[in-house]
Amino acid sequence: MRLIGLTGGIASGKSTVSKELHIQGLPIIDADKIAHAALRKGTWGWMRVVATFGRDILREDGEVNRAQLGEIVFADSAKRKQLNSSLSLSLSLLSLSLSLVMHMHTHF
Ligand SMILES: CC(C)(COP(=O)(O)OP(=O)(O)OC[C@H]1O[C@@H](n2cnc3c(N)ncnc32)[C@H](O)[C@@H]1O)[C@@H](O)C(=O)NCCC(=O)NCCS
Ligand SMILES: Nc1ncnc2c1ncn2[C@@H]1O[C@H](COP(=O)(O)OP(=O)(O)OP(=O)(O)O)[C@@H](O)[C@H]1O
Repeated sequence: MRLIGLTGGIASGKSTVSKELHIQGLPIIDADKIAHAALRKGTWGWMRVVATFGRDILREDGEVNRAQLGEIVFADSAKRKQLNSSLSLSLSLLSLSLSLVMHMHTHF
């Protein structure tokens, strides 16, 4: 199996390219979607992020207000690093699990 990383800044075309690759038949692991799952209320990532940024970043239903968190971290690289380190283990484990599942079920 070959794993290809698709990276780029905000609005650089990652989703557009990955949609095209998907149409060509390649399985896609979307790190943004994994990051959203890793932030869901009650997960380990959620607990780490709340411990770091406080409960002010939560909506009334307890989910992280991603727009608000994005405003904080995209305006301050130190805070972005804090967010990255809070979520990196969750993201790595989720991505690795998905890659293994894909490896078992596809011929790529
Ligand atoms: C900051 C968060 C809450 C903003 O969520 P929101 O739904 O508003 O935006 P979305 O996830 O679509 O991201 C917008 C754009 O920013 C990029 N981006 C997101 N997080 C990061 C980051 N830590 N560093 C650089 N770029 C990032 C995304 O790839 C995308 O291009 C969310 O992106 C997040 O939890 N990020 C941390 C996890 C992470 O590092 N994700 C990057 C992919 S591994
Ligand atoms: N090669 C291109 N030329 C012109 N416009 C493009 C090109 N690729 C993508 N776009 C447009 O740029 C915008 C952002 O693209 P896209 O959503 O794919 O980026 P992204 O990196 O996934 O964004 P995000 O940071 O929100 O995750 C979209 O409106 C898309 O149609």
